[in-house]
Amino acid sequence: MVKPRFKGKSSINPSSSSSNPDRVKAVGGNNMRDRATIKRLNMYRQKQRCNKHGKVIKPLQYQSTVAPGTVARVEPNIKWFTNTRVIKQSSLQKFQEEMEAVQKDPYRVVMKQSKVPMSLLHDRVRAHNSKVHILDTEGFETTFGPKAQRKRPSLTVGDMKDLIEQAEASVESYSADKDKDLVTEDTGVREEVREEIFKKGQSKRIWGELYKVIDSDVIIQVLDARDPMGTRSKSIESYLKKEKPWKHLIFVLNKCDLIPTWVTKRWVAVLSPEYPTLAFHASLTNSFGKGSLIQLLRQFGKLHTDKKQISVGFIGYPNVGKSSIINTLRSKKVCNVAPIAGETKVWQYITLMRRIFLIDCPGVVYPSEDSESDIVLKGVVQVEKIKNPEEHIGPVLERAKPEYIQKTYRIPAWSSPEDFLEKLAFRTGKLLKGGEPDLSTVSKMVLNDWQRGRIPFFVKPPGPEGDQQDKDPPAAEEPSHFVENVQEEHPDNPDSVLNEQEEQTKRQKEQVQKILANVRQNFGKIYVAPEFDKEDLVPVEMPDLEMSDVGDSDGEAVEEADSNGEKDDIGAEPAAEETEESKSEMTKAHKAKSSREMIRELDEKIHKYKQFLEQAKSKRFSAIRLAAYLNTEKVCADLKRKQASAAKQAQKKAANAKNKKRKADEDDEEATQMRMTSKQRRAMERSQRTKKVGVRYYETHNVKNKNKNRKIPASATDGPKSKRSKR
Ligand SMILES: Nc1nc2c(ncn2[C@@H]2O[C@H](COP(=O)(O)OP(=O)(O)OP(=O)(O)O)[C@@H](O)[C@H]2O)c(=O)[nH]1
Repeated sequence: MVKPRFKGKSSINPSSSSSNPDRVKAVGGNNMRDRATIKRLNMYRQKQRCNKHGKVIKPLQYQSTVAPGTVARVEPNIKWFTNTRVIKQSSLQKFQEEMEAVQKDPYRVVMKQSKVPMSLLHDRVRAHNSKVHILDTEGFETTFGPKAQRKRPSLTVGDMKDLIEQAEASVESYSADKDKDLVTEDTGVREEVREEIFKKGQSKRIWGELYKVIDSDVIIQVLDARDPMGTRSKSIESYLKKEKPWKHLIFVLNKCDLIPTWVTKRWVAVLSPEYPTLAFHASLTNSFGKGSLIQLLRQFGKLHTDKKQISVGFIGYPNVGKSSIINTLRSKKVCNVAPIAGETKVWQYITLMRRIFLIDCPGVVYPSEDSESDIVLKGVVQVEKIKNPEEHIGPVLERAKPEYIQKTYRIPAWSSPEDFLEKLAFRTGKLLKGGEPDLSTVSKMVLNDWQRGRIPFFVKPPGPEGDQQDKDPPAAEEPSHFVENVQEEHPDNPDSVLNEQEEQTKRQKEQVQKILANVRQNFGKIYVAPEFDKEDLVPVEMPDLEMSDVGDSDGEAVEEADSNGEKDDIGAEPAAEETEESKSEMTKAHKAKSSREMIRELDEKIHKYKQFLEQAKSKRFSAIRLAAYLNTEKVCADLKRKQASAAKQAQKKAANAKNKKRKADEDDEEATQMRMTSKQRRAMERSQRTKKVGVRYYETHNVKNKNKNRKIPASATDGPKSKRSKR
């Protein structure tokens, strides 16, 4: 077959030129220009062809469609924007900052500048370039014209006389020490930069944690009872007062077991007018204040009925015992506790009850004028991290009484802190190679003892010692700050009509006041561990020491404002909570009991008090506790008197009612037996038979260790079983 002859030009360009998009793959392989690139390059290369008269005979590509002079517009198409790049504001800023830094650095060079969007660098509006928009803010007319509205300067004084007086007053109150702007001559001596460890609790991270906790509904500031004022954060208090006045702030005076009871009582009295204050001893086995605190939180929970649950934040200096308090409230170890500062690293959420959550916070320290020794002795710094622990022994010896140091370390006398350390090193055998005393180790030992409360110490509260002023329990006093706050709101016109919101806050404050008035703590129940000198011990009267209180392990009474409150499930219910309601129920029940039972109960109580007294005498108790026990002796005498009168009454009553009762009983029995079926009668007879087991056995037999082995439950005396057995 004859092959047909090719007549026209082939559309396929057979050349192997690099500008031919149809060329066959050659030496370059995959590394050759693609079709799009070649077309683009050809487009750049093309030239307009004109004849000798200058008339275009072959227009450029894309030029031929529209006649010259025709008004055209560019097709609105997204493809025009495909080659643009979008950059985020934050990335732009980062680029500008970093590139600027590199450009300013004479030792660094920006490579391949053409590949970097350098134009973005000069994108910012510079201050000297920017226009000042004065007229945009305020027009010429209002500023300078005849209609100028000039603002009056706000002066704090009315006339010149006032101004002079004010100036004189400020001159008098001026102190050069507090003037931060005072320009002084450079003496060439500067204070050494503080070590990082002394800035513990001040970092941004810790403050961030604090602000998470501060959002809680109730905030508890934990103070160290040994130095409550030193471990207070006034800045946080003022912040809360100013910014979040609706939040409830409470003080908890922890570690009350390390100071004499009168000091606890006095500090509670001193702090209560400012914020509600509770004394506390955090311990899983021997706590104090737990009942009151839980009850207080419950009451606060009832104030916020609109919320599903309330959160309670614990704030305070490091090592004051925030985590320990939470553990005490939950009666188990839910937070890590350690005798070193900074154990709590981040905030933690703990459920106390269904409606109450606790939030633990790392210790926070507000930058203050405290010296390094102050910081160490407040327990903010971990002793192990202190470089020169010897430097802080002087302040320890100054603050603690010499007698306590002598007693703790059995060193009779010393001439200087170094002398003390040397003697202690020799006594404890802390020696270096050549028999030199190891002062650093000994100093750390002393500082550790100080931080852990092994050296008795406390800051004396202001005011008279002991009970001379505050006869009433201070926590029960009216918390005056609430009253103050309410008055502050309407200083000029107290009778003015409050709007609804104000009334609501006022009502809430009154409720809080009511709740706080009901909290009473029996400070006599604090187990004070250190042995204090007689000088530091002042007998404290316990006006609330009632019979019912003494038996409680916690020693507190809290009257519930809202007695209908539900009981929440909790890790541990408060040990000693007594409400008015329960008290009245108790008295009713007492009346209902027979006089014989009353006598037995009184006997038991006398026995308990005697045991208590013996314990107190045998143990190393402080004068305060003995004072409490002396009270107990009084109570014993009272009880004996009551017992005698009850016995007399019982005899009289028994004689009178004997005949009547027997008759009535017989009648009753006959009547009931008549009504009962034979089956019921047999069951009753069976139940009346004496059994020599359990309760009855110990009652009727003179058994040794009778009281030790058995305790009659309160319900057993008046429960249905015992009634049956007595008949
Ligand atoms: N004697 C005594 N020691 C207490 C009491 N409460 C706490 N401590 C001790 O104080 C130390 C610090 O307690 P933490 O509960 O870890 O203190 P914290 O405030 O949580 O400390 P940070 O984690 O640093 O914030 C521990 O050794 C506790 O045993 C108390 O009431 N009495």
